[in-house]
Amino acid sequence: MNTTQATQDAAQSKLEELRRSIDNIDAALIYMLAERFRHTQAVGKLKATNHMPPADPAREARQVARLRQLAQSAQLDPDFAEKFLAFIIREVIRHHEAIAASEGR
Ligand SMILES: O=C(O)C(=O)C[C@]1(C(=O)O)C=C[C@@H](O)C=C1
Repeated sequence: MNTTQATQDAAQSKLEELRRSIDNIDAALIYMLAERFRHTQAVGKLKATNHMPPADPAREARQVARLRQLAQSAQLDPDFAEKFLAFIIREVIRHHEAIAASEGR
């Protein structure tokens, strides 16, 4: 085997090792998101039953501030963290609205 081939093989096995870790992290993210949505579904039912609005902008502002700080200390782009949270919350609010509509609110 020539040096170029050996270098390529080493790079390929490093890539596969890194991808195994990425796959594990992606799986953890899916489980964490599923768990989060289970709790937000309960919040949605609670809100619908008690005539509370689906969205709570003040709570969201606190979450954004907290997550931006966490992102910064974790060396993750705070803008990305904020966009990611907004994406999730948009979906949660959609679920809350669907629950409220199904309860005729
Ligand atoms: O905490 C709430 O009141 C929720 O409904 C949950 C949640 C969230 O997903 O974190 C979603 C919508 C609200 O605007 C704020 C937060």
